Amino acid sequence: MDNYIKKIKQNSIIPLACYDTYDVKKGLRDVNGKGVLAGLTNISAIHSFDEAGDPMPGILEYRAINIKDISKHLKAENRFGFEEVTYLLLFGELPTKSELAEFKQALVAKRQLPDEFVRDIIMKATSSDIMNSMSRSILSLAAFDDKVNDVTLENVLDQSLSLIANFPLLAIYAYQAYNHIENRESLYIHYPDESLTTAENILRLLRPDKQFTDTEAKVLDLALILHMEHGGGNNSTFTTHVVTSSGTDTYASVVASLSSLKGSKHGGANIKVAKMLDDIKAHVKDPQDETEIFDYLCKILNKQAFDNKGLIYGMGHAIYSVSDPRAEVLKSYVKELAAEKGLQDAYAFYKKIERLAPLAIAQERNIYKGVSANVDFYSGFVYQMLGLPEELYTPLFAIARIVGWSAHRMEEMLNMNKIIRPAYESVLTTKTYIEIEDREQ
Ligand SMILES: CC(=O)SCCNC(=O)CCNC(=O)[C@H](O)C(C)(C)COP(=O)(O)OP(=O)(O)OC[C@H]1O[C@@H](n2cnc3c(N)ncnc32)[C@H](O)[C@@H]1OP(=O)(O)O
Ligand SMILES: O=C([O-])CC(=O)C(=O)O
Repeated sequence: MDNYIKKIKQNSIIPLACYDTYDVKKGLRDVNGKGVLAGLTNISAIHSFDEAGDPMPGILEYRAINIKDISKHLKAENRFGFEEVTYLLLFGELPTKSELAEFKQALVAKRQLPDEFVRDIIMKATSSDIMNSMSRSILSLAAFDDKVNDVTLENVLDQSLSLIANFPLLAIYAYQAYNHIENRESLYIHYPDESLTTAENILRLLRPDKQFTDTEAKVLDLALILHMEHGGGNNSTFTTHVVTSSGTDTYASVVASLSSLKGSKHGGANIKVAKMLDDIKAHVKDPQDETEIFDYLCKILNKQAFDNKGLIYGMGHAIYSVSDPRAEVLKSYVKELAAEKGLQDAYAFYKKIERLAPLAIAQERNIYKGVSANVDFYSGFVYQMLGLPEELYTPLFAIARIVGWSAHRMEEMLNMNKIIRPAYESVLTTKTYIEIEDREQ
């Protein structure tokens, strides 16, 4: 094996200078985070640099409406918003009261898995990796769909609504099955309640006694809204565009995006944040000692601690620099929730890491645009305070982001109709084939 690895490295690593020579942008972005322009969208907008090109606090708009406005209004009116924002993202405008009521009914009608799906699919080959279990379930659902390969807009919308409605069931039942079979806990498979919202149903399906408070459900609803959409260029949504452009079916497209999202540099960062915070607490003798914490963060960056990957999870962003607006909104809720749950010390520790980590990263890395907490930094803490298991942190992201993927899939179908196929330049010079007897032994 070592020999193979040596050969792979010898023959696959391209000198860094070549990227400059051919003007290839690593990660398809320049050092300031500006991405190579790959498409146009009406679904959302992200602003992180001002007109002069200087970093500014991040702004995120869903169909041109600032997410801070959306969350402010929902809070002021003490309403759930997941279904309403799903409507906004999919159809491009805010629903009237009657349109919203009709849409909620449509989702409720679709929130149903095929008979025996839980017993025959979800209960088999359980895993702590709920994202992979969900992928298996989605591809199994494809087998139940007579129109799986019909890529008309009508059918893709129908399939997307079914998946949006059923993602909570796929995630939570997969967790319950895993928890029963691998952790030897009791098995709870509750049916969703048609009168409840998506956020309420998630808590109902998860809790043995099906009970939750209104505050808990509203905080979860907000967290879902903040995770629903982030432009066409984020890794999982760009995946949606790429695979949709090949003409593949909705189930395959969603699984591809789900597989991207679970990566620890993307949606999978939220579970890593929770584990990293536990690791820091376990290794720092005095949680008040900022020098000790800073030194430990530097150890993480130097691959000498935690998962030895050199990353401080929940920090930094491909395009935001000064701030990620979603992290700011979540943080305001975290503060309230932590006070309610008596977890002010844990909150204070998060805030300390949030302040010290950018300093450590700036010391140990070349930073051009600045780093700050991203949406994944506080989301895990919110879920922890809601008593949600770590295994579900990234699936919760997926339950929300499938809405953005669906909107982008339809946008790609309607506008592009061209297979995505960028260029890769070969840096090799042509060689001649050598007969096997003539090769060096
Ligand atoms: C929903 C989301 O997907 S939000 C992002 C969730 N991901 C994380 O929280 C994982 C931790 N963060 C990261 O890995 C990065 O910040 C990313 C992947 C999100 C963005 O990375 P980049 O686009 O490379 O960011 P940027 O250009 O600002 O980075 C500059 C340098 O700082 C490093 N850096 C940035 N953030 C971090 C971090 N949190 N920890 C360690 N190093 C970091 C980059 O690796 C890069 O180093 P390099 O020049 O040696 O390649
Ligand atoms: O935009 C990105 O690169 C990652 C991100 O924050 C998201 O997908 O929500």
